[in-house]
Amino acid sequence: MRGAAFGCNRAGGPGCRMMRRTTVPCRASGSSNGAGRPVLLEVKGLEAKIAATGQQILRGVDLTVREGEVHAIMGKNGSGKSTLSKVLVGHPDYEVTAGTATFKGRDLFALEPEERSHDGLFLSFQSPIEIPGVSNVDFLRMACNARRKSKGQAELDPLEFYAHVVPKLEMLKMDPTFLNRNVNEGFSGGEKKRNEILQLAVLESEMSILDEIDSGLDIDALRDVAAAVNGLKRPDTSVLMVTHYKRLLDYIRPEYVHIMEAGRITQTGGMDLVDQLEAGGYATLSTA
Ligand SMILES: Nc1ncnc2c1ncn2[C@@H]1O[C@H](COP(=O)(O)OP(=O)(O)OP(=O)(O)O)[C@@H](O)[C@H]1O
Repeated sequence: MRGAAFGCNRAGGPGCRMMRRTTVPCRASGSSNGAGRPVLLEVKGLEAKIAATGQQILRGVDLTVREGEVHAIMGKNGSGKSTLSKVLVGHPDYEVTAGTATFKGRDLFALEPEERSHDGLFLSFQSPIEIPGVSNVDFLRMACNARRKSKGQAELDPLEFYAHVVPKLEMLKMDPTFLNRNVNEGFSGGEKKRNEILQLAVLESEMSILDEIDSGLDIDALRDVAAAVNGLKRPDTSVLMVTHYKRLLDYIRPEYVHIMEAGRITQTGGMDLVDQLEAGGYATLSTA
């Protein structure tokens, strides 16, 4: 899905459109914090603009995510949360103009979008796209095998893949018939969100960026999706959630809550920030 959304296939085939790269050199990373947990994603002074118009959206984002951590990003509409998510995975609509981002110690902006995916960076889109003519099971197997191949693992044949995916479908309480339908075609909004998490489960990505996975989900679906995300957590995986609502964070508890304002993270705290927001809105937090 990630590559497909950028007009690429996962293997980076012909016609693949890449995001322009920053000229800012890579900064070494992979350091540990006091607790000894390695840094998975480190963003420093990230600035980015819309490639087509030159409009500056990100204005110096700093963010450090260590292995095993759950982070949430909240912020008013239009503050740049989705742009940050998309810039990190290499969306071609944006141009990085300053700053650095490292993932597992590698310069993220030196990697093509599909390489970032193979490395274990996953973005669940706010509005997942439909891919007519491509069955979900073929798409998932192709994506899974592309990642396995890049890790030097044996590819899964159709039967092996079926055994790999069925427990994940069950975890998400998805009907197996979803495998034979075309990717997201005719799926309801909630079904598309479940399908995004199914992709995450299949890919076994270490860093998942979940952009408003709660939008469009009914109460039961939200619980199922959150339980699946919690079920996928491992000591070496991290989650970065973009959300507007506390209800998701009550299920997937973040250690850190960041507030984004005008293209920067202006405050970081814990669930206390969310409570403050719920009580008084962004006016109680604004630093502008
Ligand atoms: N491809 C694009 N073309 C034109 N404008 C864009 C594009 N991407 C982002 N923008 C603009 O950049 C700003 C930030 O958008 P972004 O989607 O990152 O905000 P957000 O914080 O995720 O908002 P929301 O909470 O509403 O989802 C908005 O004003 C948006 O219109």
